Amino acid sequence: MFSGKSLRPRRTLYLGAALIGAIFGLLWHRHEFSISSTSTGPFLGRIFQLSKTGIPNEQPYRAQIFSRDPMVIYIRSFLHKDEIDHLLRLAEGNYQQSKVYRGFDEKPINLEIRDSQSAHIDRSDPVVRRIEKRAMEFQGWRGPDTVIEPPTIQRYAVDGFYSYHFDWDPSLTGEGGNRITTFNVYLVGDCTGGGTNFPYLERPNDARWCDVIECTEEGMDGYQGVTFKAIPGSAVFWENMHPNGSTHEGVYHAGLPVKSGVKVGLNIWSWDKSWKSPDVEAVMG
Ligand SMILES: O=C(O)CCC(=O)C(=O)O
Ligand SMILES: [Fe+2]
Repeated sequence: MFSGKSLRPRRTLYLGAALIGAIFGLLWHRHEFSISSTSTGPFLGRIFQLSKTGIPNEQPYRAQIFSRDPMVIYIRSFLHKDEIDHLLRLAEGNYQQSKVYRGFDEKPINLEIRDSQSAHIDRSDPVVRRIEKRAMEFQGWRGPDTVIEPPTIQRYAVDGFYSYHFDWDPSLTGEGGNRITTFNVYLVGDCTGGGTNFPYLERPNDARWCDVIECTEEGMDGYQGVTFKAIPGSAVFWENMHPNGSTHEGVYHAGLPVKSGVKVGLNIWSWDKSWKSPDVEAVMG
């Protein structure tokens, strides 16, 4: 079956296929980045459609498990620099004083809890859609009941902060679902202070993390646990629930006060409409 004779024609075939692949790849690459809006025919036109923002469609991010319980994954280069610029442009003019979530209907401004500006961004924008898709794929889609919430951008000026909280809603136990995952993405980190602190996370026993988390006493500034630095393009992803669906207290976190400069972040939250607290499920049988 594997005689030399029958291999030779296949080798020619492979070589031919590789050559065609290489030429096609080159064309694709060139057009991804440089195609203009001139008429390109249906096929190249489609390639142009996919990349008309000029930003590459795929972003080569690098994900690493930071903690297994709770599940926290650090993602370097989750966003391309051009995507960040684009998001910031979309948000410009839409910022309003951030409100504090207190159940579905009540969202007061409370400067004791949170002082930042929030902006909703247009979800029909192709870059926003691509980022939402990236987030969905990253977490493994999770079926039709899991949806991405409208993404919001938060901007913190000097003294801006968001005090300790959970992203999941403790008042929900059954109907309506809950927020099951968070991507806390940094867009601008031209600041001192302003890290994201998780008091109950354990600092890894490995200095290679020190480029993205505070490792010195001065950097920790008296806070406990782990503080992620605001590094533009990076994301901290975490699961808000234990694998059995119960809410996880280990993901308590805060946006620490900005001491100088500006910090801007993007929240990508996922809501599972069919989530139910396992305690409630146990009681109801
Ligand atoms: O700004 C941060 O570092 C945290 C933001 C946050 O926790 C939130 O918006 O829910
Ligand atoms: Fe949060």
